[in-house]
Amino acid sequence: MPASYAYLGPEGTFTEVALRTLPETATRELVPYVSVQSALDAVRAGEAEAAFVPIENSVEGGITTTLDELVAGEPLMIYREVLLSITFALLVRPGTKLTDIKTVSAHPAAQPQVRNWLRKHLPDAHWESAASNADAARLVQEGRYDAAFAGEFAAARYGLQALETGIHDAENAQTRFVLVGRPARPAAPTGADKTSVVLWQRDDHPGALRDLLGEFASRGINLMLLQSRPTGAGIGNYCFCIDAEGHISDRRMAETLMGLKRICLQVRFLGSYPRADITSAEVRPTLPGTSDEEFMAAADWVARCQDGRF
Ligand SMILES: O=C(O)C(=O)Cc1ccccc1
Repeated sequence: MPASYAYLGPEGTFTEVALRTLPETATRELVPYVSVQSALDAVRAGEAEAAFVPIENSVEGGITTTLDELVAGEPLMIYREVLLSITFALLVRPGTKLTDIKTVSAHPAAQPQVRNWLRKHLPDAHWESAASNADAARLVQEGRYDAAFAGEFAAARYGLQALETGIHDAENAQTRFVLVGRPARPAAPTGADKTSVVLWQRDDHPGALRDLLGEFASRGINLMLLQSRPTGAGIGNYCFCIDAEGHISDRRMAETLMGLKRICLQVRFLGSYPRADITSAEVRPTLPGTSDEEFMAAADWVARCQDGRF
């Protein structure tokens, strides 16, 4: 298998910075791709071992391009996640003043994170979306746009100057990135794990979403992300991307997935992987009666009842 990781490029993205925090990147070639789609396609085509892409930010929620890629097409699985605190720098060609700026560019996910700053400092600037924040910096270098919102670290790479740094509308804004590969056995549980799934309802009825969520709730499983995405089959047709606390090897998670498999039209397992936000020491106690031991004791009791050995 090729020892390369594809990532949302070009060089100088937040994605690259987040990726380099993973120790295994020391022994991998890191290859920039122009889009999330092309990075994931490289994995599907076997050109790259895994791809590293943004999936969620604390200001706007899910990054829909990434979610939609994981929802559809050949199945992929998430193996790792990384959280990165984000503040932006306004990068310009040397000599540009704030009053010279007519066009600003960045990745669409950056816009909600800098909107108030823009309203205050550059209310008349025209927004141009770029494939990534580093790509916006590259386009400023080429003279296509006047300024880019990107990481301050991208300035040197693209011969730009940071006119302003530390730009962030929301305090503590974080972006979550995931390492995605072809389906294989999930990493062993660490005690602080997360499981991602996509659910398609079997039919439309009152309480259909409550029924899906009830499978998690009744087994004491907390949810961390719930994002609906259109299936493309018409208005009102959605699937649900869900992140839940726990690992598929936990009995309560396995039982939840079995329950969902029985009642959903389709369930896509997107992986169980270590959480980046906490360690096992910080995991909260779950609902009484939902430990592995209690599930096993209950299954054992039913088996004995079936045998008349209770
Ligand atoms: O990695 C980048 O630089 C991106 O373009 C994706 C992104 C967009 C907004 C915040 C963090 C990452």
